[in-house]
Amino acid sequence: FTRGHHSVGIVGAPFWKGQPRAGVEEGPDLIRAAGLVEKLKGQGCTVKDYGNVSFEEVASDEPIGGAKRPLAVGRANEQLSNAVSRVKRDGHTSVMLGGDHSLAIGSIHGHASCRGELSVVWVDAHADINTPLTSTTGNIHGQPMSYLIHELHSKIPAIPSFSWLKPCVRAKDLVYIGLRDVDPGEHYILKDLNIKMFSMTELDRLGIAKVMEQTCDHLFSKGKKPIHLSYDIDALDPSISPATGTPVKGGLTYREGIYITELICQTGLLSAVDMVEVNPKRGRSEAEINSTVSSAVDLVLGCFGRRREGSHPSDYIMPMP
Ligand SMILES: CC(C)[C@H](N)C(=O)N[C@H]1CN[C@H](C(=O)O)[C@@H]1CCC[B-](O)(O)O
Ligand SMILES: [Mn+2]
Ligand SMILES: [Mn+2]
Ligand SMILES: [Mn+2]
Repeated sequence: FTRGHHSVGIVGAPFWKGQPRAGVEEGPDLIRAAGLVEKLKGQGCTVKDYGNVSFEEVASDEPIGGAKRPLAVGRANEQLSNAVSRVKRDGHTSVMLGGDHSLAIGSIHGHASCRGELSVVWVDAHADINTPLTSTTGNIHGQPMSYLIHELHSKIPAIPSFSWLKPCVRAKDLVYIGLRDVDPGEHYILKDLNIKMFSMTELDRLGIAKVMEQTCDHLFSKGKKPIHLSYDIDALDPSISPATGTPVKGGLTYREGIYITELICQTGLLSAVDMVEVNPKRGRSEAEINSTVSSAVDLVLGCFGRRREGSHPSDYIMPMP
């Protein structure tokens, strides 16, 4: 296990029913087509691609307690949880390619079922912590964290298709980076549970280096746990990643987005990554789609040791005349 060697297990989750905009299910194969596997191998990673989870069709799927398509979303995440826990049991860092952000339910649950207590770093324009009852849209991609947090368990109505799910994250082990479009109910929850958050205001005030320093201080203050990085591509500014379902201006620069992944990689604690919400149908041109997809690829590469300063093989020998 040489220093900085990474063993990566990829799981594609072509799923869109956590939100209403078709196209996000194309994310996994678009990210693969942009060369993710080859590029990871090119920077020295061992990579196993577990393929795409095949989500069965669901007939009637009426909303339950403010959650839309509960059957499809519940079943998809149960399948994804099993897939991610298998990748973890095989000893890899899991990379879940979405698909919409409701998939974090299965990804984090599956990760926790194998590794126990986790630190969660949620990079997103949004907090995605509405309960089914605080949500104004019913879209479960705006709710995943509320299903996963112990302290909110009593606020989640019983939904049969989620009966497999037990909360597995403590509020103190969650940090948000990039927030700039948070609903009132979510803001109440963040304050009530004293959840650590770096909104774009803190980004502007502190700068990304201090934000990452304070993120690590917060997460490691009570002992180091495996890190689950859940990255919504809409955390980046829409000028960089426009092809996504819920773009919000005033986002992270490409450099800030990459810096986050470089620092998380340097902790040596990264254990799972989600890269979600790439939606080609929301891009108005090939250029917009390519910019979004290539940013997603570069962010994942940053998680696994890519350095902007460059690198060279340890056994590199200068050619001689
Ligand atoms: C709902 C629209 C009008 C608003 N601009 C918007 O996007 N709002 C966000 C914030 N709360 C909403 C919800 O709960 O449905 C939306 C979730 C986004 C989920 B994510 O995975 O993309 O982070
Ligand atoms: Mn978002
Ligand atoms: Mn999200
Ligand atoms: Mn989104």
